[in-house]
Formats: sequence, structure tokens, C-alpha cells
Amino acid sequence: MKIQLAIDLEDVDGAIQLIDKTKDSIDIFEYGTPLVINFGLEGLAKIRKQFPDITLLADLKIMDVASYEVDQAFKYGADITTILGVAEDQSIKDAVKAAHDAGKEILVDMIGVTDVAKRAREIDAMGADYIGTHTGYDLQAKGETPFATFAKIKENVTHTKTAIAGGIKLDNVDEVKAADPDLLIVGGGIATTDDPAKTAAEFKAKLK
Ligand SMILES: O=C(CO)[C@H](O)[C@H](O)COP(=O)(O)O
Repeated sequence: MKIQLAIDLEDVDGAIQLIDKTKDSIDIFEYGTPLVINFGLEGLAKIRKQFPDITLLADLKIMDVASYEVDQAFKYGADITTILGVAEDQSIKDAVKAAHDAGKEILVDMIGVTDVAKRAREIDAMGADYIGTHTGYDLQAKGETPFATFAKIKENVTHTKTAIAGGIKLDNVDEVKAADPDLLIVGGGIATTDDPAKTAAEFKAKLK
């Protein structure tokens, strides 16, 4: 299982410092949506320049004009970008094609999807690289977790790699291991701890 650190900070220099501290334990770094909102893809390019060899995901949560936005993410240094599972089929197919033409990857974020099993089967057939459960902050605040939805995804995909996100902390690692995703995405569970380097290393050790 790979681990992705979601960097949902509000400044690029803070993101650079966080990457520097945690890079020995993390497989994929996510340029989170707050960074996209505040600094656009210029911030992503700054991170790429600083770290030419890391795997970078741009969390664009694309909804439309998919080929263009996917191409922009890769032009500015991403290896993977995200599109929403609630987007039109055509947009998801366009995103997958644009990514694969560029030798890159697409993660479909299932936030807000109501019929998860059906949509997971459809997305599996569209050739996305990853399909991810995502309990957003607004539902985390109501006590929701991603595990039940993740199980539905896992049951309904045949070849797409699976990802889980939404409020995962070190305390949840046993449940994550039982769920068995290909990719674990952690944001606050690493970034907001007193010692992110130590927490990231603990995640890595526990996931072995
Ligand atoms: O995409 C996101 C918010 O929209 C976050 O990156 C994702 O939820 C992971 O962060 P956390 O572990 O803090 O929930």
C-alpha cells in the first residue's frame, strides 16, 4: 500500500518545508485544493522545481473542460491529477485519455457520489488509474468515516487501483489495513501533528 500526504496548507513555502521533513516516508505528495485555490498551478511548479524527483498529485477536483485542465496540471509538474466521480462520463473519459497520452495518471474522487457501487463499476470501465473514496471535511465534522463507502468501491472494481481518504489518523491504521486500499491518503493526520516527520514514519512502519 502506498501513502499519499495531502498538503492542504495555505502557503507554498509551508508545503515545501513539510515535503522536506516527510519525504523519506511518503510515496505521493498531494498539492491540495486550498493551495490550488490560493496559488494556482504556479505554486505546484514551484514545488516541482524544488523537488524534481517526487511524485506529485494536483488535487484539481476537475468537473468540466477535462482535457484542458488535466493537460495544465501536467504542464505545471503534476504526475497525477483528480477528477470528480460526479462529472459527466465524457469528462472522465477525456481526462483518462489526456492523462494516458501524457504518460500520467488520473484519480477519480468519489466525493458526493450517491450510488457508489454503480458509479464505481462505470469508472472501472472508463480506465481510470485510481478510484478514491473521500469523506470530505464537512461530513467528517458530522462524524462520518470513509470505510463503508470504500468497501462498496472495493467490491465493484476489477482493475482500477483503490484509494481511501478522509480523516485518517494513526489510530485508524488497523482498519485501513483491513480495508486494503492500494493508496492511503492522509492530510491532517500527519500535517497537523506536532512532529509530521515522526508521524509519517510511524504510518510507514505500521503499514508494512
Ligand atoms: O481532499 C481533501 C479535502 O477536500 C483532503 O486532502 C483529504 O480529505 C485528505 O485530508 P484529511 O486526511 O485531512 O481528511
